[in-house]
Amino acid sequence: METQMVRNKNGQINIVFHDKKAVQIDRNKQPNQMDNGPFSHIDQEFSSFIGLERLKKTIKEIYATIAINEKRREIGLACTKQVLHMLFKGNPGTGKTTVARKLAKLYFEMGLLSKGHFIEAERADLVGEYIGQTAQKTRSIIQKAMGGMLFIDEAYSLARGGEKDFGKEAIDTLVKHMEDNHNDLVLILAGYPHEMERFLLLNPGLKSRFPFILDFQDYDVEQLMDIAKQMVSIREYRLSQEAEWKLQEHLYRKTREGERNFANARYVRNVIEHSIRRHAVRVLCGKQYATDDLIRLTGSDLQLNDEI
Ligand SMILES: Nc1ncnc2c1ncn2[C@@H]1O[C@H](COP(=O)(O)OP(=O)(O)OP(=O)(O)O)[C@@H](O)[C@H]1O
Repeated sequence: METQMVRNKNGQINIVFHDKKAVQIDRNKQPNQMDNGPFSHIDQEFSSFIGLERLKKTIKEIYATIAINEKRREIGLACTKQVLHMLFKGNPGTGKTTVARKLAKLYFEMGLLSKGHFIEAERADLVGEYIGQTAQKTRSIIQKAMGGMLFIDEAYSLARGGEKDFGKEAIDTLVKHMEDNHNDLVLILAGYPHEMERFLLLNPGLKSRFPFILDFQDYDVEQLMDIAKQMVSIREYRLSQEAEWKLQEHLYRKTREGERNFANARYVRNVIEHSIRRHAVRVLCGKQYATDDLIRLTGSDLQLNDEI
């Protein structure tokens, strides 16, 4: 059965089946043209992400399930409500936060969230210092996030102090609300892989409440180079051949070292942004204002040391 996401005159998203009968699932603010196959909008939204193929596949599965559920509901067949809470495991800079933001927008466009806003929280936002304060703080964050996505980074820090710590209360409050409000709130717990594994082991009840556990792998050098080129091109710069080789060689060394805190795509972003500042100084001092000078980042603009 073929489906498509299309926008109607009122700006609402419809899922259209091959018989052209539309099932309306959404509200007014809508994405760009989506008329080339059922997944073209998802492909478009995630096109700027290098790699992450497994994640893109999962999103398509969620979308397809919802579309087909609508079709089934129409003819009176049983439909299961999709629970969308997720666990994201990945090293620094592997795209967890950026992907979560994008998902919040997409879920809103798909009609799964009523507002689609994104709230990022960490331990200090949820855990209080005296009895009763934690449940209050956590509830207030949940209230803020209703209709959207609540993203808790370094989620294991909630379990830091063990049973006696107020963090435990924050976890219990979150669990209670995620069950009660799963229709209009998506909770994502994120963090580094090893710590997340330990966190789940210590809180065995949690894992089963998150139907989606996504691993964000470290990027390889080829992907990091693609990310670098994309970042440069979005900013309307270009890496010279020499700069490319220099960066590539440096990334091979960095990734080979297997440094635990290597910040993947964020590291690359910092290198590029730093190079743009160095380029500006060089060009200004040299008074070289031809278009190519203003665009081209050379090897000397790239300062590749461990301070970045
Ligand atoms: N697959 C990707 N393609 C393009 N850019 C990416 C990709 N993954 C990450 N980035 C970029 O890298 C930067 C860091 O990403 P992000 O903050 O989402 O990582 P993170 O996993 O949340 O890191 P941390 O766990 O340290 O908070 C952002 O600028 C993001 O746009």
